[in-house]
This record gives sequence, C-alpha cells and structure tokens, in this order.
Amino acid sequence: DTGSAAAIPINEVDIAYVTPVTVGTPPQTLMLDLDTGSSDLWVFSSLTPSSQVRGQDIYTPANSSTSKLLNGHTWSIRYGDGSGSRGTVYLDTLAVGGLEVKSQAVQTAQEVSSSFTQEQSLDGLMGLGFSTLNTVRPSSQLTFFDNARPSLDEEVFTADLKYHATGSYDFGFVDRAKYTGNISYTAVTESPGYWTHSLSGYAVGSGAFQTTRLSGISDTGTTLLYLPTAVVTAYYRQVQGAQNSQYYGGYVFPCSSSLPTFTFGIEEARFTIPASYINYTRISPTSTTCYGGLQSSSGLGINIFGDVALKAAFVVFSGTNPPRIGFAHK
Ligand SMILES: COc1ccc(CN)cc1O
Repeated sequence: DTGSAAAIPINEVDIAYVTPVTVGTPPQTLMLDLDTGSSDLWVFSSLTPSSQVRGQDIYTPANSSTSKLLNGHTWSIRYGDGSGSRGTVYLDTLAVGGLEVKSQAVQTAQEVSSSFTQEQSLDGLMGLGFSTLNTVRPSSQLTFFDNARPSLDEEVFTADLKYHATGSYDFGFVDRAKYTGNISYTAVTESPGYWTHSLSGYAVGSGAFQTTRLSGISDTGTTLLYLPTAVVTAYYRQVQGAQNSQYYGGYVFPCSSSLPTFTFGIEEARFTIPASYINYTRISPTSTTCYGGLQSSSGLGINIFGDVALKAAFVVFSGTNPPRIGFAHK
C-alpha cells in the first residue's frame, strides 16, 4: 500500500507545513504538521478548552463510531521552542493520502500552549520520529509510519517540501518523478529517537567546501537550519551589516543585503540552499531588518537540519534495518 498527500505552508514564510489527515468514521479532516523531530500524534479536540481553540479544526471522538478511549493513558510533550501540549488518548481509524491505519493512537489535547492556540491553521502534529520518543504513559504508542509499515510497498516515507509553495509527503514508495539524478544515502542512528545523521561538510557561497562531519537531526517540524557557531559566523561574515542580535535572538541583517548561498554535503553529494531561503523574514512587517534562516545551534545542544535545508532537496526517510536517510536534487 502507499499514500501521498500535500505539504502546505501555513504562512507566507513557510514557518510550518500542514498535511490533510482524516480521523474517525465518518472521516474528520484535520491539518497536521508532519514532524520527523517528534513521535506524538496529537490533535486539537472536543476536549481542548474552547479558550485555547482559535479557528483550528477539532477531532470529536464522540462523533466517530470507531473511536475507543485508551483508558488510563495520558501524554505531555514539550518542544524545543518551549511550546507544548498534553492530554488523553483515543484509538481510531486514521488516513493520510489514501493510506489507512485502523487503530492509530490519536492523542487528544486537553491543554495546548499559547503558540499553538495562535497558529490557527495547524490542528496538531503527526510525529514521524522513532516511536521510542512517544510520551504516552503507562504504555507508549506507535507512530503512523510504524503502524503503517506492514502494509507499505516499501518501508519508506519521503518529504518534498517547497519554498513558498505546496510540496508533498509520500508513504511506501519513492516517486522517481520528484527528483533528478541519484539519491545519496547516509547512515542514521535512532538515538534517542530522532533521524540523526551527519553532513559531510559545508560551503559558504562560492567558497571552498569545508570537509567536516556535522551530526544533527533532519527535522521537518523545525523551521530553520541550526548549525555550530563556527559555521554560522563564517556565513554571516559574508553579509554586509549582519549581526548576532541578543534582542532578536539570532543573526539579523539589512533586508537589502545580498546573501551567499549555503551548501551542505551528504557523503559525496552537495546540496545548495538558495540565498532566498536564508533571507527568512522581516523582523516585523514594516521593518528593513531581516532574520536569517541559518542560526546557531549553540543553545540547543544539537544541530537541526530544519525546513530551510530540507526544502532544498527530495528527502527519503528509510525505515529499513538499519535505518538510513537519502537526499536527492529536484
Ligand atoms: C507551529 O508550532 C510548532 C510546530 C512544530 C513544533 C515541533 N517542532 C513545535 C511548534 O511550536
């Protein structure tokens, strides 16, 4: 079996991407952020206080003939940006792009943090990390990918995220029409549940490629690219007027500055992120100061290859044993 669904940017700067997911019988459609950096599938629901719901679609288990309460189970999650949610759990039928799982753990939010309330086009998250990260207790639950595995033609899912445009997620097959050339694969360690792998190095603009192993996680649920300070300072040294602003919490520069490209390596392959992806956003609608799509990972304890990097490639998350990740040009 296979599935294929759209990855739709939720705002004009691609802060996150959402994918239509149907839950229950009859199907209730929610727009979820498919997040390879976590492993909980949680939704705004009829159990979410109305004061915390601002325009989101909700899942109402009572309206689904196939919903079953997972008695005595709860969950609570905190993301890297400080946002979070918690609640209870139902099992129900869930489908993405025609691929159906009969008994998926659907984590119904009883509380969400303000940043989720404010994000009215996002109805929840679908974690696609390794199931070891799932926060449901007393017994942890499987991700949609882990539940779907037995029925997939191939044990893979792919991400084709796009800059200021709708891309796609495919499950169970690698669509030859979505990439050019060959896929460059590299080893993944499941520690501690992320798609953890290394870059073989980087280059700033037309500069020489620096061969240096950079370990990090490919995370579709993180907006920007976070790399070691040494790499980031080398990049912004090439940007007129750039500075690392305490006030704005990262590298900013005059929006009129011309930015170099940024190239990262996957084994022998090279992927170049266009300057436009790194000129991420104005710090406020009328400002002439812009915030960079490449930022330092020093405060995070881990390098994160977020959407700014992933949208420069066609990415294959391979659940084979051992797992691996592949990048191709597109
Ligand atoms: C839109 O808000 C979020 C989206 C995804 C995550 C998980 N990385 C956290 C968020 O606060």
